[in-house]
Amino acid sequence: MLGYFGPAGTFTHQALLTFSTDPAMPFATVGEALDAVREGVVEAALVPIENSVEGGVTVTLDTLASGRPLTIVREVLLPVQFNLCARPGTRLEDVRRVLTHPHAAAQCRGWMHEFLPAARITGGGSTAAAAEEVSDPSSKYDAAICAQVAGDLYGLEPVATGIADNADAVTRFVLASRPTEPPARSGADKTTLVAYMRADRSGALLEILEQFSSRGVNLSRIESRPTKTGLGNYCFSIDAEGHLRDPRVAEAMLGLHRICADVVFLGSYPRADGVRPAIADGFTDEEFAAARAWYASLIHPED
Ligand SMILES: O=C(O)C(=O)C[C@]1(C(=O)O)C=C[C@@H](O)C=C1
Repeated sequence: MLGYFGPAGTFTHQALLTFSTDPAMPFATVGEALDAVREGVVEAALVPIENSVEGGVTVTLDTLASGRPLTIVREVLLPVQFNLCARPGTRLEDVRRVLTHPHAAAQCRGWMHEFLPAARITGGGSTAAAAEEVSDPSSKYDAAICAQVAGDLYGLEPVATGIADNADAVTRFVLASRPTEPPARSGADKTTLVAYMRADRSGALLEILEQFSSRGVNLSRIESRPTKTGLGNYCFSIDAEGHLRDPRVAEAMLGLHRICADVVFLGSYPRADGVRPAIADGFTDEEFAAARAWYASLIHPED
């Protein structure tokens, strides 16, 4: 069974329904969903990782970067639109306290400032958990910022629709499973990894970037995250174009192992937008296999 950041009605749930309608298990936090994968409670879990307006979902980046390794096997892109939903009969001018997910609050900041400047916004578990909470007549919250489906599911009515400051926002979700063989190379793939920098090395970030640029591998995301071991200690969460079985990606990974304190491979999987890298690899299956074996012998030298 698959798990997801829930409850039912979250954007994550909608993203899950785009590829699976089998019964799935909701979790109240991203951390609980990923821990359930690590503990074998669910096979894999879908969690949000990146939003086109608000950037990285830090709890997801940090939970994937530390602890027992997980492998991303799929990504999903979902356009996100927000409504202000309340118990039936509530008018806009009655709304004083609003509950939602912090990412949703950030994406509706301008609208809230213009139309409900006096309202207090609280960031809670998820947009659907906010809708569920608001549906309780004794709740201290008057409204939730959530998806239309969450409002409908928990018996709320929209007080205002389409309240996002950017109508074209998209959130990216990843399906993380226990360590497994990456899905086969599709030709339009992405590789996610975390590189732990050597703190005492000058030009360390430049060297990390060079591993990719010198081999013509484009990066679609790079963000620094504190390693939580002390001020100034950072790692880089990176999405690179291509598959671990592409020789240029395998070589970039090998290069990273040589210069970084640690490298965590988090998976190679088909890109949801199907975009192929600008530089196509003209390598044979044998060359792919060799690149893969080379990388495998480096990260599992005993095998
Ligand atoms: O709360 C939800 O519904 C989620 O799925 C989480 C989440 C996020 O973390 O970014 C997903 C999409 C929206 O951008 C707002 C919230």
